[in-house]
Amino acid sequence: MKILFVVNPVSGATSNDKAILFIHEKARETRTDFKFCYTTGENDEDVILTQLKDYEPDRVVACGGDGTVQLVARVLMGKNVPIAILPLGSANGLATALGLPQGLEDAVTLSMTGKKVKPLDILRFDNKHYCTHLADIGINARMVKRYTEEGGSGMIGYAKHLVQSIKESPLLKYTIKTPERTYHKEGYMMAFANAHMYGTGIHISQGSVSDGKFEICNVERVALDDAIKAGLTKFNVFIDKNMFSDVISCAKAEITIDQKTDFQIDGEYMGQIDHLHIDILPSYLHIVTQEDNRE
Ligand SMILES: Nc1ncnc2c1ncn2[C@@H]1O[C@H](COP(=O)(O)OP(=O)(O)OP(=O)(O)O)[C@@H](O)[C@H]1O
Repeated sequence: MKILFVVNPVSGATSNDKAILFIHEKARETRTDFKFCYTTGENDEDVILTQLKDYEPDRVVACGGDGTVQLVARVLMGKNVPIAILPLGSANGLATALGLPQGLEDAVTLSMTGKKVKPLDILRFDNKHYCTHLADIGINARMVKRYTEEGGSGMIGYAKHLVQSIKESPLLKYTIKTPERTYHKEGYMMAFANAHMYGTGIHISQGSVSDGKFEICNVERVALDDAIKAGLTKFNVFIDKNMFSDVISCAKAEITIDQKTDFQIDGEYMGQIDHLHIDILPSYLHIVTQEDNRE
């Protein structure tokens, strides 16, 4: 077995040294051939692609947050090499939704030796942007923008960005066209979900990452006080279970918004948009999960 580890050295709040140590130990124990490829934030896709061709790994482990998972997923799409996740990010949305182990040692072991591989759908925006976990427009995307531009940490940083994002996010009017019907809705944010929950554990829908569908979830109202009280992780504005009660499940949709609004994919800020074409690429990738995965 040959494993390529794609490591984002700046992901998460703490150092990745312990994870690297576990990988060395596990590789020695299981006599696994492995190689590290560190991301730089620039040109990473090409570098990984070259590694794939030269090293020919049997699997690639994305070591980082959702941004790193998405990067590796983009490179592996349509290829016969499975992806595994070693969640080292600050949110780890897809890993959480898949119920991957939280403990570092267990997570390293599964990523290297896990045998069960399940299909993973990929969400595609405007035929060019890909998403493994979740994208959204409105309040949360505004938060991602603020964090990207201004940084911040802890409860004070979180509360500041949250309050500002809510203040700065106007009521949006959207038209959602699916092959089945057209909807007219209003809200402060809308999520496009491949998985069934946010990385914070907030449940969105009954959807699964391998059902060939995605969910469009409209948030009509935001309870600011509750959001601040509940906010322990930086992107957790979603505390009210009923916030995600307005859900459309589909395989394709066209969204038109009455004004330009912030847009983020898998925690990466994408700029402002007022129109989106979304479709799903069913089972486009294979992902390593636990034997008893029931996501
Ligand atoms: N060496 C590097 N230096 C600076 N930025 C990097 C480097 N490698 C990757 N990046 C950037 O890191 C981002 C992806 O981060 P990732 O999602 O893996 O971690 P995170 O933000 O801590 O976790 P999460 O998305 O779960 O909150 C991308 O924007 C990418 O360009």
